[in-house]
Amino acid sequence: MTQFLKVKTAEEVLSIIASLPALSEEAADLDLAHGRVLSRPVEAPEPVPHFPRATMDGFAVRARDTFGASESLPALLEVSGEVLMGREPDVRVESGRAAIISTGGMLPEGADAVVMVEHTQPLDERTIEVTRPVAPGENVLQVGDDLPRGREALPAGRRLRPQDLGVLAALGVKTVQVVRRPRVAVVSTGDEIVPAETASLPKGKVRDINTCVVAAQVAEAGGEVGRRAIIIDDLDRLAAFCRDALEDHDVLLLSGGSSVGSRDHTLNVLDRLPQSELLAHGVAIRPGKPTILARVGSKCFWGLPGQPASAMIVFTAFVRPCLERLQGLRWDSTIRRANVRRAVLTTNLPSVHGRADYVRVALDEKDGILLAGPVFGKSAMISTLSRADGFVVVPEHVEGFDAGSEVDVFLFAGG
Ligand SMILES: Nc1nc2c(c(=O)[nH]1)N[C@H]1C(S)=C(S)[C@@H](COP(=O)(O)OP(=O)(O)OC[C@H]3O[C@@H](n4cnc5c(N)ncnc54)[C@H](O)[C@@H]3O)O[C@H]1N2
Ligand code: MOO
Repeated sequence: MTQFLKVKTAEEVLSIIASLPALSEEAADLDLAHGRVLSRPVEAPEPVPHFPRATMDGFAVRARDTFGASESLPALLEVSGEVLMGREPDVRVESGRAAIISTGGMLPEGADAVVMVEHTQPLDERTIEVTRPVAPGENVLQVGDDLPRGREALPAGRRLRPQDLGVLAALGVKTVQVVRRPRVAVVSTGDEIVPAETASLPKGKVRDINTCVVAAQVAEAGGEVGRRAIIIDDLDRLAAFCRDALEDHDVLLLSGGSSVGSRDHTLNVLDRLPQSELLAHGVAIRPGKPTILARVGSKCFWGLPGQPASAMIVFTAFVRPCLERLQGLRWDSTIRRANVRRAVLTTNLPSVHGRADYVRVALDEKDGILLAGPVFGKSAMISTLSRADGFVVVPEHVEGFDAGSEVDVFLFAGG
């Protein structure tokens, strides 16, 4: 009888993933760079701002002219001009003078601070009273305060968020070098699997859940879904499809057939693929034990368990990190912890030694406390996932968590 051959712990699988090299780089225009991962750092080619800018509406002044000013003893300044937005000022602020300036306007020569308009009042057409002092530099952004020239503005391995695009825009960087998106083929196998759009379902058949779930997860993880297919339990057809798909995809995700039954062909498919190397057959987690990881040349091959809940959890726990790694995403603990929430368990979570339990949980808030309640149900039940917000991991050598204890909840993306 076939046995699981190379059962690994979750940590061992993650360390294999961590050693995968990133894909090659390509150029991306700013407009299309959202969500892409930088392959090299971006240094500021010029300072931001590149001129001293007012951060308040008011008057550009010499700070020392306002020292000691108060409501009862205001400083009197002569208004000698106005700074026009988008222009280099044609006025210079001498001692005892002020220039009208708007937020974002360029500080004129001679001035070193801006008094907010609320802290002034007009005395006559040309004179203002300043009722509060300002310190040098107050209400002004100096050259390079935001980003000095030459500073690393964005690190390699950063997935570009809207605010990162803003940094690139401010710097006038039109094109960035990013890591190519992994192209992923998604295949479901099984004689019982029929397309999701099948209207009238014959007994014994089930609609294909995994292809659409996994494809959506690939897109969420920054991958590009290429070919999708349902293939019957036929070794020749499966092997032919996989060989073909691996030619022009970086990753192949094959769900179903990864266990040890007579119709579970995934291992045999691998045998038929040139340059394949089995890295894991079986992971000590539940659900998800029948997971296969292999390299085929420079490509990654994942055999996911057929049960929909298992496939999705294995994707979240391993395939997503794999796609992130291929995109060169920095594996920094702050990024990895961004999808984690601390919550209090509502029920005991028993577990057994020797495997990690990935328990689906739903979050709820009561009296300001975030609660995690397990969503029980077999891994064949897709509704358990849709009711869950994420999962709690009970590690291999822990015998469960008690109700009331605080746990990490790993959120499913897109929640
Ligand atoms: N003797 C043993 N039997 C099983 C074991 C084991 O260790 N020893 N493991 C069980 C576990 S756990 C799982 S999970 C399944 C995984 O098996 P496979 O990866 O080989 O998947 P299949 O047998 O092809 O399918 C399992 C189940 O999932 C349904 N399925 C498959 N693909 C889809 C799809 N695209 N959409 C919807 N549903 C799908 C399929 O109909 C089966 O019901 O093995 C256990 N058995
Ligand atoms: O991996 Mo099975 O996924 O425990 O249901």
